[in-house]
Amino acid sequence: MTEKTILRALKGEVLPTPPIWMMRQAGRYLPEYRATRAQAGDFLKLCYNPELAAEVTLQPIRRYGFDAAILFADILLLPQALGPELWFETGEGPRMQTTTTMAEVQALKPSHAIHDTLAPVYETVRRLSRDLPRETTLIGFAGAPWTVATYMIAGRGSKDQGAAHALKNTDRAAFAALIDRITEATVLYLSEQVKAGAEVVKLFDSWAGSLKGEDFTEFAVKPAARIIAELKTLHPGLPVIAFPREAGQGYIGFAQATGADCVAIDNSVSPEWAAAHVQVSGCVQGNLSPEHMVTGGDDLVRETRRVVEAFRKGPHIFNLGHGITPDADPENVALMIETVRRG
Ligand SMILES: Cc1c2[nH]c(c1CCC(=O)O)Cc1[nH]c(c(CCC(=O)O)c1C)Cc1[nH]c(c(CCC(=O)O)c1C)Cc1[nH]c(c(C)c1CCC(=O)O)C2
Repeated sequence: MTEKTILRALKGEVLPTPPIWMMRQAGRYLPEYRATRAQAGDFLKLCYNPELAAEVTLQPIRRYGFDAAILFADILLLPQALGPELWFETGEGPRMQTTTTMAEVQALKPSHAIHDTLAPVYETVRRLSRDLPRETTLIGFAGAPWTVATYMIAGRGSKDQGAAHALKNTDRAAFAALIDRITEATVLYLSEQVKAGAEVVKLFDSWAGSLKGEDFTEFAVKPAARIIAELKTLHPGLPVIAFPREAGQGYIGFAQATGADCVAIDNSVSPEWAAAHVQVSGCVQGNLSPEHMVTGGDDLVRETRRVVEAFRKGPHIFNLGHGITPDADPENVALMIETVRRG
């Protein structure tokens, strides 16, 4: 069998048609997802139910034939496994018991204890590696330490990550200890996903854009570099995708600085800019605006072609610049895929 297209792109191969998958491809825009989520009871029960989590992971593969499946789980399961309570407020988003002092950081469970809570996630990965079509790549993931820390510190999502910035500036030792703990646990978590069958892992640093200057180096680049180095020691040749969302100029050289094989690009930068400044040094993933999955039509076709064209000369994995939203039309996803594959 020839190697899977996503693995070829991650090795730097330029393919005539870019492989394609979509962030949040298993999600509320799909009626079959909503049905399985209702069957599970709620979102967290779905994440911890290997049979149903594998089912929702497979749904977009059956419907669209994406080149990759991403494990269905959430970046907040890892901090939950370290002890803090996690729940989701309907219509609002995640809530988490806060961790804001050195004493609270030290009271977190030891990193190796995460496997007790996360065992069902590994079981989902095992099922997927058995049940996915042979041409489909299985992607595991975790949140990057900074992004995970923003939720642990604030106890919820926020627009400016103010609470995490405040702790970073007022109690550097506690903040750095928290980042270290998450970093260490993330290596164990991702390594276990790889042992269960994940072929690629992706680090989601959704709030990397709010780290500036030395903070970006210290808390976006360095933790990612450590996670990637340790993972590659444990699993030689493991491909890693890093997503320092809205990093802007920080995208330049990010792959080299962290050891990532591919940098995922959000849609706040143009594909032409990303091709000239980021793809010059390796594989990129992205970066169609998720809005087109809502609005569709000629704009979707034109902008999809534009992304494909901009990245045509280098290694590229087609994706959105961020997750597809619940109000997206499933027909628009089909149109995007057809446009990527047929031109
Ligand atoms: C910040 C973050 C979270 N989770 C994630 C991030 C980083 C990526 C990003 O920036 O989007 C990552 C994530 N969340 C989910 C996945 C699964 C894989 C995928 O389909 O991409 C992944 C990779 C499922 C999910 N995670 C969540 C859903 C929706 C849950 C539902 O069914 O109601 C899904 C499918 C819930 C979630 N989880 C999180 C939030 C803020 C929310 C609420 C927002 C919302 O409701 O859309 C935390």
